[in-house]
This record gives sequence, C-alpha cells and structure tokens, in this order.
Amino acid sequence: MSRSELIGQIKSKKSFLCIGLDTDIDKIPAFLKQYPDPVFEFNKRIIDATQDLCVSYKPNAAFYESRGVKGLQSLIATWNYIPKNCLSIIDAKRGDIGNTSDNYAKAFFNEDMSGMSFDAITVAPYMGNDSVTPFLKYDGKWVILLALTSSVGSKDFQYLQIGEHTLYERVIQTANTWADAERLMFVVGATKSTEFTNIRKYAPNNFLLVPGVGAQGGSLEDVCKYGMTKDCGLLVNSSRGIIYASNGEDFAEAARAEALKLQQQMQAELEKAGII
Ligand SMILES: O=c1ccn([C@@H]2O[C@H](COP(=O)(O)O)[C@@H](O)[C@H]2O)c(=O)[nH]1
Repeated sequence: MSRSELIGQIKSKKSFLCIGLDTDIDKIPAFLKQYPDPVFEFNKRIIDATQDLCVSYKPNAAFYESRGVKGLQSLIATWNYIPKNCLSIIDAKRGDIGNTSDNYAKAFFNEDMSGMSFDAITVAPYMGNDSVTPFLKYDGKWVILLALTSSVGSKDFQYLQIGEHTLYERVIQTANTWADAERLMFVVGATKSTEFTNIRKYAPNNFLLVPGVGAQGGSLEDVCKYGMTKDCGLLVNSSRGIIYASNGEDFAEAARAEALKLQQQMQAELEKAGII
C-alpha cells in the first residue's frame, strides 16, 4: 500500500488506528480451542469485527514464532485474511548483516518463499545501513525503523548524546538519507508525547507508528497535538486494550467497542486538524 493510498484510507475511514494482533494462545477465550487453529479463529473474528474502524493490523511475530510451525501457520493465515485496504505490518524488529537481513526480508515480504508478503516490517536500526537496505529492495514495501520506543528501556541508549544529537535523533536523520517518506516510517512510543515536537523537526513528513496507548498509558490526545501532520502522519497502535477487552464469547464485540472509542477520538482529531 502506497503512502497516498494509506492517506486515502485514513480519510475515508476517519481513523488512523492500527490494531495489534499480539495473540497469546493462553489468553484467548477457551471456547476457541475447539477450532483447528484457535489463534487464527481469534484473529479472524477480531478482523471481522473491526476492519471498518482501523487502517492497519499489526501481528507481533513473537506471539506466532513462539508456537513453532503451528504459530507460523496461524501467522500466514492471518496475513492472508487481513483486508487489502488495511496496511499489514509485521512487528518483527529484525535487522542483521546484509545476507541475513536479505533472508528476513524474504521471510516476511516474499510470498513465493514464505507464504507471506506484509506491506511493512519493523526493523531495529542498531546494525546500520547494510542491515536495513535489504528490506528497502522490495518495491512498495515499508520499513518502520525503531526510533524512540515506548518502554522504560528507551532511556538506556536512545537518549544518549552523540555530539549535538541524541542517538534517536541520529537514527532518524541518517535513515532519512537511505529512503524517503514514501517508504520509511519510524516507531515512536505514545508514552513519549513530549518528544513529538522535536521528532517532527527530524521527520516532518514520515508516518510514525505509535504504540503505547491503551495498556501502556500513552495519551492519544497528546500524540495528535504534537505529532500530527497535514497528512495525519500517524498510525496509532493498540493491541491488548482492544483484543483482550473481554475473554468471554463476546470478545469480538468488546474489541469492536474499544476500537470504536479510539476511532471516534481519532475522527475528532482529524476534524480538528482540518484533514477531513
Ligand atoms: O516501542 C515499542 C515498539 C513496539 N511495541 C509493540 O507494540 C505493541 C503494543 O502493545 P499494547 O498491548 O498496546 O501495549 C506490542 O506488540 C509491542 O511489542 C511497543 O509497545 N513499543
């Protein structure tokens, strides 16, 4: 999905919600265990219940890879089921020397090899240019680079001063020389809303993938106040807050209700900014 298609989806759905499919087999309702692939069945029902309210789905690879072959089957089935008008993001946080990154890229972008071709992948920047460019070789695919992450651990490295800049500023500056805002997004935690004004100095046009509202306590209002651009420029993710809103038979309706609350707040923010 191109940047202009993504912006079109945001305007037509009045939403910039990304729903995280962090589907933990131990947390899904017990009655789903009767299905051959309970994790896929869960995801399918979540997608059916929410696809008009969000513009993106983001399975987190850890929850699938931890289940071995069965988990990969659930992931492939889920990728296949994500509607084509939603940006599919695999939250894999990969990155390694070039030939290894080549193979990570095949795993998530090359359907003939792996059975999956996500629109976007999260990548860790620590190993630099040769670890990131293999993902950029795939036309039309997005790289979403970790910049300023949502949890306390972000303090360990990301704020370290390197000359005039912090490490996270350098990541954004340097990566923006490798690809443009048509292909490159950054992860910035919603819990870091005070940094959004600064981040926009370095990433004025890039979309930001923003995890951390809901379960991690970030403020959607602040993210929009300091991070929204004329094109919206935000994909705000919520995983647990939506998918585990109930663990009863009504889980999909409960997920829809939570997604609707966020979509309505997003619509108000888009209207306030004059985007819709
Ligand atoms: O800085 C980061 C980068 C990635 N994540 C991921 O986003 C979701 C958040 O889930 P919630 O349940 O809404 O807290 C999850 O997949 C994380 O691995 C992040 O939280 N922070």
